[in-house]
Amino acid sequence: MADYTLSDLQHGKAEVRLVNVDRSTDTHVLHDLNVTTQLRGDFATAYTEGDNSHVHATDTQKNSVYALAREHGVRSPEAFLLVLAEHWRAQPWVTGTWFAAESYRWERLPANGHSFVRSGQETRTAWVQTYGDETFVLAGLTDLVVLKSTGSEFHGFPRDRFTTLAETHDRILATSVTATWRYAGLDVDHDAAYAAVHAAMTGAFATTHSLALQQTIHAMATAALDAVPEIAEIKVACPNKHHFLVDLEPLGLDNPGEVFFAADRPYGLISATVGRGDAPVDPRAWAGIGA
Ligand SMILES: O=c1[nH]c(=O)c2[nH]c(=O)[nH]c2[nH]1
Repeated sequence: MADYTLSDLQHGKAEVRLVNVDRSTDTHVLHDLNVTTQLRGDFATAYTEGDNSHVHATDTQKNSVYALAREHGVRSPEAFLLVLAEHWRAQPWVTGTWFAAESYRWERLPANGHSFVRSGQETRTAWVQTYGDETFVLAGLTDLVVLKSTGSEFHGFPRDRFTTLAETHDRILATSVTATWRYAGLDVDHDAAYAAVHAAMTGAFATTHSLALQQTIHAMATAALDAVPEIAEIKVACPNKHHFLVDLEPLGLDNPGEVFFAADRPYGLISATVGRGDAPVDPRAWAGIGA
């Protein structure tokens, strides 16, 4: 038989939907999560021979999500993934783990402590990975849709024979922010840090007079690093959701920045990672995270 190499094996349950209600007081606390588990380890013979004697069934992994939620509760997405990691890293043949969670926002309805409305705002994200004894915690947000109706310019870019874009000194800037950041350590108040990043990034978006979406991305990333010292580095990716001023001249009307066409595609796609000084970025922390 030809000499093939087998690598990057992992298996787990994707998108386990877990809704956890903390009923310890009349003001219930809701966590609505979408959890994915992945185990790495000594599982090669399942692939090469169909020998399942080391395979922790993905169904078992799914059950662990529900059982560990019952036993430990869900304090935050990150804290819950750390509970899963502590369990699975101790199981036989497991050398590494990868857990991800999306967390959907519910806002309280004022009438009582047990009624909520699903908020249309962003989705919170979290990842915990282990490599033996090492643990990496990443957190983030996605689908944070923001727009400013002025305070954005774009000019000074090179012009060649393919360039038709007009320079602008006043445009709509709109995007859907995806940000993912790595915590340097494990001792973090993840909820407080998330709230601080959210406030810092939306504040920077609003207050930065933007000469390019690139500049706004840098301002949002550095604001997050300023706000939360526990963050080692942050990746930000933003589509440029173009809003084109409609030419109303053929209709005999002017258009002083009031009527726009919101295009859905194509869109610019702009991203960057901002870290602290010369602190190295360990690529293992970011393995399998498409941010
Ligand atoms: O903020 C922007 N950055 C770009 O790189 C770019 N390219 C483009 O066509 N429009 C914009 N806007």
